[in-house]
Amino acid sequence: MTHHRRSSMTFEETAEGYVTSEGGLAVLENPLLNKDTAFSLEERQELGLDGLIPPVVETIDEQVARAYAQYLAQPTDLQKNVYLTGLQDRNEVLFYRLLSDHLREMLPIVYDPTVAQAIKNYSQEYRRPRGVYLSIDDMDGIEQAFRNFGLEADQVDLIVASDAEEILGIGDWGVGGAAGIAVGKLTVYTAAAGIDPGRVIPVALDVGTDNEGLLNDPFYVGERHSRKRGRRYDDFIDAYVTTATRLFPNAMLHWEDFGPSNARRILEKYTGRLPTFNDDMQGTGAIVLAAMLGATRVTGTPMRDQRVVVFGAGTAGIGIADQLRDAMVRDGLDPETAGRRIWPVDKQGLLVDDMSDLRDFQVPYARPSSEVAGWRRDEGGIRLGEVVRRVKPTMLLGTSTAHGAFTEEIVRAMAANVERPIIFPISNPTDRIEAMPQDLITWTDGRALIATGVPINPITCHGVTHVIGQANNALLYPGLGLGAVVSRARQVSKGMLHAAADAVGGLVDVSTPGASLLPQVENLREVSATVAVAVCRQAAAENLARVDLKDPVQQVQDAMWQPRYRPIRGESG
Ligand SMILES: NC(=O)C1=CN([C@@H]2O[C@H](COP(=O)(O)OP(=O)(O)OC[C@H]3O[C@@H](n4cnc5c(N)ncnc54)[C@H](O)[C@@H]3O)[C@@H](O)[C@H]2O)C=CC1
Ligand SMILES: CC(=O)C(=O)O
Ligand SMILES: [Mg+2]
Repeated sequence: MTHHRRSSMTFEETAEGYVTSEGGLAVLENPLLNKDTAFSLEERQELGLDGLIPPVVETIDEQVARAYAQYLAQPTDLQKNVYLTGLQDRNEVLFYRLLSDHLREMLPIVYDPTVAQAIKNYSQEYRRPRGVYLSIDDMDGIEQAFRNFGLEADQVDLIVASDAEEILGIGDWGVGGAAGIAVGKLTVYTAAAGIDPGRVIPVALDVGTDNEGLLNDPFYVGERHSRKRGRRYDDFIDAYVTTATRLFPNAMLHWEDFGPSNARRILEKYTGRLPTFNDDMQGTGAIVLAAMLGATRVTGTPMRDQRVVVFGAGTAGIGIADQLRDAMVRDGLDPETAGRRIWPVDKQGLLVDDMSDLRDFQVPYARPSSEVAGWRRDEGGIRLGEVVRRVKPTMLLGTSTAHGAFTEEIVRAMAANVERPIIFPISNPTDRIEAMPQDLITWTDGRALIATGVPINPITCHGVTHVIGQANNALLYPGLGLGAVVSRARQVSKGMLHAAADAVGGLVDVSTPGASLLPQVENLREVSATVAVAVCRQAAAENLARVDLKDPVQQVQDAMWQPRYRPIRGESG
């Protein structure tokens, strides 16, 4: 029996449904219990709801039909997002049923790319809080904040935290970014992998913001000071981790959208000590690797022979480089040689080992200055066009936020040297993408193998319909998280990430011309369950699982929360 205390009311979960000690408006106001017009007459009587709901008793299908009509009546994507957030706050089962019935249509509204607009407008559209808000100005309040949320030690599977320094590709969005992305990522966890929405906590780590627009916005709801760094920042992160793991010993900690100076540092500090992962580095790395594996099956060129240019050598770019390098090592190269098949390009141009401004995580991939002595330099650096002409890459990856950086000239130069150029402009949201797939198809005469971070409609060229796979970590992290939760993994290991990438890759059939390199979003539940089973098996193989995994397929299936109403009884009933 699981015991939930949320929204200052108590309810317990039994095999038959929920039992609650409270009634009346408190039941209607709890989004995990509320069924609104779907409460049966018996439930209404028992829970003290008579007269509080219109007389009709509706099925969830009838409720979904109304909610969908209301959704369609919203004039803009942002208003659709606001509408769905309101529904999520009123009735979570109905929200997730609507979302799962219209996943392809609504995922871009609750998640990437519209979540970026919602985050920019967080303080304007603010209606009610969700999750736990921790402030660097109140470190002593961390424990109380978690306690106030009302969940007990064994009731939390997963915590998503962000400090919002690098939200998607839109930069620093303060408390709205942190809360908005943590909630958005958790929504995908539930929709995609059936993570129980009553057993998670979104955490906004408010360390201030350097966004002048927010600091000077009278509506801004966060701490109104610059972003704090250094010792105080590290102490705050440590206080969060220490408190969260002490209060919720089973919870996995997911890190989202931290800045490049913190993301890897934080991950390296806590990896190995607790179940934790950074989605931008590891989730993204694994989904790109999965798409890459699909592409290598089309081209017939093995991983170890790829030449990869990574444009945007930040958190995601180097996170992906790590996974591609590891995959080349698994394919027979030694680590040194594998690393040498990756060329990182950032604002300074190609990263070269004699540069004084390299970030520590870029250093292993910086090219020897001797290699590039004769290469053309512009504005002091070796630009992407020159790198493409010299390297003749098989793969070009975009994680730069630089919209339009993959120009016609650069793409044509790449396509002149390789039969099927693999081009993944995965920066989000859409106005940050390095090139639009339609252009890539045109410039390469339909030869490019493409995956993007945002959803893109299929493109037809010379009679072939190209289905563009969405290389967004949303296709991977929900299953990874579910696998870690089901296995109660002590850590999220490299092996588990590889298993996740292989599992996604294994779901794709690239034999038809134009086939997607990744599974379709409609199949997210199947994808996530498959990933979760693979992750469970790998956790068991590495002795990282804390539960006995006799039948991971069934254990994963049993763990997946479904959006359907459960009977609710009063405690005395
Ligand atoms: N599809 C997916 O699943 C994911 C996509 N991303 C996207 O990747 C992009 C980068 O995200 P993060 O790595 O977290 O940010 P980041 O800030 O850590 O990295 C961005 C890097 O690009 C560089 N850069 C910026 N402008 C550039 C330019 N004009 N030319 C060359 N380099 C430039 C920056 O100096 C930085 O090193 C974002 O748009 C984000 O949405 C990130 C994670 C997952
Ligand atoms: C998808 C994601 O995590 C990002 O763009 O940051
Ligand atoms: Mg992210």
